Amino acid sequence: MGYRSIVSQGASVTTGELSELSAERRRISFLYERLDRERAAAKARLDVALLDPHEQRWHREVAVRTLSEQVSRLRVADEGLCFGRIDHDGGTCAYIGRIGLFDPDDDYAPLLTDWRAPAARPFYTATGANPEGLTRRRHFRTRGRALEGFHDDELHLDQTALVEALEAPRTETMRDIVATIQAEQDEVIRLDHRGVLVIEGGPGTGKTAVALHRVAYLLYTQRERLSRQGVLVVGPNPGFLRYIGDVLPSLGETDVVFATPGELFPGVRTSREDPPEVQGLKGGLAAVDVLREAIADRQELPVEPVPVELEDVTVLVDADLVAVARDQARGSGFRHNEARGVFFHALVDVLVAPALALIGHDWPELAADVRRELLHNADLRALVDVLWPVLTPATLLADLYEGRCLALGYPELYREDGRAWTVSDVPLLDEAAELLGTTDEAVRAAERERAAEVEYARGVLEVLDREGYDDADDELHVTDLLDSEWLADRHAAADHRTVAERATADREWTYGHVVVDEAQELSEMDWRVLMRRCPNRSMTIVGDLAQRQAEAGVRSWSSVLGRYVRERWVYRRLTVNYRTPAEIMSYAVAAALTEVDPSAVPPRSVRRGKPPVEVVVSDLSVVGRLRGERGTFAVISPDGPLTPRAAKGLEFDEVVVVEPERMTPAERYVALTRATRELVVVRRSDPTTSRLAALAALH
Ligand SMILES: Nc1ncnc2c1ncn2[C@@H]1O[C@H](COP(=O)(O)OP(=O)(O)OP(=O)(O)O)[C@@H](O)[C@H]1O
Repeated sequence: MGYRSIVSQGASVTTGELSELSAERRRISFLYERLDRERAAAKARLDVALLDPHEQRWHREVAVRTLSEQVSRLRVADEGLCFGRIDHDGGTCAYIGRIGLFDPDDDYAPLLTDWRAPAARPFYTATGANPEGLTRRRHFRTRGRALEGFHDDELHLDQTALVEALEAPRTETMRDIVATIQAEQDEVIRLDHRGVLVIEGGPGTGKTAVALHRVAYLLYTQRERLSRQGVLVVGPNPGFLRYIGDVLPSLGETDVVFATPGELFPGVRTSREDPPEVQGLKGGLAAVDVLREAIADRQELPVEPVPVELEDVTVLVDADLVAVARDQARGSGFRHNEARGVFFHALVDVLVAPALALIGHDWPELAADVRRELLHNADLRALVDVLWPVLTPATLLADLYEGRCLALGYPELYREDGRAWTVSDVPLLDEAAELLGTTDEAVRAAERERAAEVEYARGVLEVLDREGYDDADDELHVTDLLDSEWLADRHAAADHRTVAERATADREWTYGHVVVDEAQELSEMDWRVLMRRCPNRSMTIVGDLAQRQAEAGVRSWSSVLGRYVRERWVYRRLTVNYRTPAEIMSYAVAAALTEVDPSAVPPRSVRRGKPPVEVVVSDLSVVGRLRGERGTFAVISPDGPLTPRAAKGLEFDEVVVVEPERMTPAERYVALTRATRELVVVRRSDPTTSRLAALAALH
């Protein structure tokens, strides 16, 4: 036996072992006492900061934010605070936990080592062959705050703790795996790579878990930068985001934005899908050209000359004159909304000569008067609104879908309600925002806000300057250290909203790190949005090409990523399936994976279980009466309520898959690999064959 296990109810536990268990219990209670003490202190500081009437507003907000984060970080460690211990060959030992705790009375010596700290790494990676300076690794089994037992694996990479974790029934939400991260997962979680990392692996290999733990790890090692810029986690659907939403807070992290691809454009939140062929059209890069065409089509020429009345004459604005102004505006290099001013002035310029010709004089002062008159002419302004309108992404797209698409030769895009946004519209709205540029109105509003912030920050500087700083020449002056622009940014960062809230509301927000789960489903247009949100290309991309269901999704990582980072991306593969028992996995391989990709190598299942059961029924309504027996339960069927698409990334203890033959091979592969314990496959009996069978039985 490679390990020694001590449980409190164990029949053959020696007194020595029992005293070891009580010693560990004392240690763990002591750690909880420390946790409570730290939390009470942070809470008291928070109360003071909240109530302090003398503190400057911005300063108070910063303090409140920091302390609230501290309190919630300490709250999440309430369960399973400490889950392991490692003993070093020098005779010292370290306790490993969800967060780090330090002893202020002993020069801040570590009492509990955060699982992400370098010192904790051997807990996950040491083996008998490469003990990394360890003599022992101990795993604690706790319930709430109570230590129930422990076992030592003496570095034989024993799987007891893992198997216990995997055998436990699933709940509605995903749990963290910090106590049982496996070596191949640990390598990916801590990988020191600043750019794009692609993690691929079959169903249940822990891709999602690993990606989220990597976020927690990066937030730990690059806290300053990432908590300022935030982290974006993109998941396939709202159900999936609910499922994983608790994992990061339980790792002690905040400032993370969770979003589906249908939520990446501020103000739009949709999960409606287009038919596959429309998804294909909207998802491909050619959609950028369609948008360009749609914008160019809004830069119109008048069909008939339009009269514009001046004081003395009426000029006719005809297509030739407008074409000259339009060429100038298009050639200016500005985007549509920004080039509107160029168009207007160019149009005024081209109208001056015909107006003077009508008047019959071309004196320079008269030309200046005519130009001024044209600039202020309401008819001309109204005409410009038609010929070169201010466009928002929504107005551009709605107009395109509601009819213009027919004239442009894209009838597939037509729909009655142009604003009934679908998931595939979101990257188009974002692209349109890029192509249209900011409207003058929006720029003016942003400038006003900015001016107000700078003004406020200036006030703060004056107060600081008056209050605590000496004006002596050799002293650093507060305004040498801070400037009002910087403070304005700082103030903006300390407004009442969290980073997550501000990032969600701001289309141009750029994140410090972006995680994309089920990344194989994203279209070329989706990738453009994500790359805009992450100009530093610090990304963790998680997916499995064999599970791709979306027509416009990824067919090869290099073809998608090469465009943005050329060859500079790193690929890691996870090979062990922690969800699906071997029997279910081999069924799914035979029934689906071989059809998706005959050369694919399926992951190796850690556990064994029951083989799937196949049932043939003549009436599918029986399925509605099925209930689970233990843990979570789901019925996955092509018609829902849980479709293979919505089941992506989820798992359940017991799963019924209905009519897999009506699913595409990839949908079937996803559906058949969701179960952790039991899988029932329900097929509808073919009426002809069942009649034949009945006839055969009669004879
Ligand atoms: N080291 C581990 N310890 C305990 N549980 C683990 C470990 N690794 C993965 N798991 C569990 O295995 C299950 C599958 O993990 P996860 O959902 O991350 O897999 P996945 O690769 O994203 O799957 P899919 O491709 O099917 O969406 C989860 O219940 C997860 O908690």
